[in-house]
Amino acid sequence: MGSSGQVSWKLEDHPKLPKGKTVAVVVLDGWGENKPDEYNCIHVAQTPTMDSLKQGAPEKWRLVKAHGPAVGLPTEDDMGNSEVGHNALGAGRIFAQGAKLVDQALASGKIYEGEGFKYISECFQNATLHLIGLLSDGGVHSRLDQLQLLLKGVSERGAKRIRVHVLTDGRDVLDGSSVGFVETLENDLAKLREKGVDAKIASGGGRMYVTMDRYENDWDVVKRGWDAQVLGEAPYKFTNAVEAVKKLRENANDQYLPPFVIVDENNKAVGPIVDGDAVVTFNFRADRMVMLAKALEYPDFDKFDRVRFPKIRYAGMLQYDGELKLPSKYLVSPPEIDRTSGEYLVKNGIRTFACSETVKFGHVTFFWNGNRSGYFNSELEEYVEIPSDVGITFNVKPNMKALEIGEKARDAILSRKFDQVRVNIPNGDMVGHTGDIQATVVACKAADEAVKMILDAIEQVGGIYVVTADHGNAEDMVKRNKSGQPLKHKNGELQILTSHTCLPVPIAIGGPGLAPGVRFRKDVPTGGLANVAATVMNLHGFVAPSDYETTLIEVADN
Ligand SMILES: O=C(O)[C@H](O)COP(=O)(O)O
Ligand SMILES: [Mn+2]
Ligand SMILES: [Mn+2]
Repeated sequence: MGSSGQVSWKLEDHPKLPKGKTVAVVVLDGWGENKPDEYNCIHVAQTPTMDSLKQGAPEKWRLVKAHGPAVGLPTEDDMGNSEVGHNALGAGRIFAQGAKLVDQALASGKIYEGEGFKYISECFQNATLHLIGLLSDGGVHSRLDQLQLLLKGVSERGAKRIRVHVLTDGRDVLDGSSVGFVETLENDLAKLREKGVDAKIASGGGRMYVTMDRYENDWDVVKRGWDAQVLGEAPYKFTNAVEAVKKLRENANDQYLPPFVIVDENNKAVGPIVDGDAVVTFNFRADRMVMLAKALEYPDFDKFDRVRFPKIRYAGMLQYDGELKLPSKYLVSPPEIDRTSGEYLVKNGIRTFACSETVKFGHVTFFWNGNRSGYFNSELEEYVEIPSDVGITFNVKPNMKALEIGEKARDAILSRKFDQVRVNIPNGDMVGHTGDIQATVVACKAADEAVKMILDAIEQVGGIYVVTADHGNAEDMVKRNKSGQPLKHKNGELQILTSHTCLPVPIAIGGPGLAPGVRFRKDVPTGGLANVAATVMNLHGFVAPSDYETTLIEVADN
């Protein structure tokens, strides 16, 4: 950046690598590297393409870090996720991510000094503060300890009536753990009540069935949440949230609990959202809160009938979409991810195609481009979204749209209209989250076949491929003890791991267009996802900006 703050977008030519090669960038979602055993679905599945890439180690295949501080998360115990993974892949630098920014703002108290907090706190005296979000310690979308600090903070600053609308997890944490999280929250709220704050859980539901849809895949999910949270209406009514979760778990897992409302002794909902109230959505991660944010904020909204659109003061934990400025009020400023590789490359003439199916479409567009929606230059870019199946859990159709994504990418490559063809193949992750081991094996095979289609097309046009992943998931389906042995529940059943992992992910390069002598450097042993952007820029014939994390490749003199 120049001293005037002006960005110089021109990338330097790479001294050794040519321009003009088609580069396929393939992100396998939820595809980490793990020891082979029966719970490693990638190992169990037939994955001849990915296996063959591994043969290229160490010059053309290696592992990179995809969790913890390497992707801007607070600690080494934080597993990676799609948001931070794709942010790092696209931005080429490590930004402190939402989880960390909220931690810092809570620790310093700055969260209570900003405009967003002032805005909502004006309701504290006479109205209710509603907190809506994912209730777990997963650290992917939200964290229980942050909610606890926020509850303490708002009550100390005058909130007199608080209603919490919980979304149960079981996806970033073990299924069944929601009972414990709700118990913990109930204890905290009871303590607040002792101090004279009228604090209660008002509604709930499983995150995948209630509220937390993403990329507008299924508005019914958000509507079910709206009915419970705002209107105070749901098919199930309970007087106690712990009881609600226990009872509803008899027929559904945590991710898919049906919506419920908490009612008083007169069967009246204890916490609908009404005119004058304040609402905070306490997830820091954007993708699964944007739809609700739209419903809460937009006066003209036609995705479902809101029945009632209360005049509220609404703030997000973060601003979820910088481009849409949504929500307009927020408690913590999001990471400012600027000068992404996508923007640089487009500004240097790289014609870019990006594709996935709906459930991951924003990953290779919005997250990749630093949480920015839309094109940098619509004449040079084309983003294609393949509609995902709606209303099913993906273990039912584990092939998902891998084939269709592979076909679209193949056609884009063969058309020679694009310099970069970028895809996300969701199967390992989306099916891995269901905890269905057999289905996840099928999913991994489908993902591998899609990779093959893309590599075959690259072969035909003399291009280059980069195949990597955003974080682990399908390579480990059980919770393990410290020595790696699978853990069992008291009843003897395996503890199934539906979440991501902290394992590294592979990256492979190759293709007929790869210049002779290109190989992975040996001097970047701690390389992570943020090193991929500079690598891809090199393969397009450019040197990355100097503040980018270093490239993973070098060109050996032959
Ligand atoms: O939102 C989800 O589905 C999970 O919490 C995280 O998965 P993702 O980071 O792969 O999207
Ligand atoms: Mn992912
Ligand atoms: Mn995932």
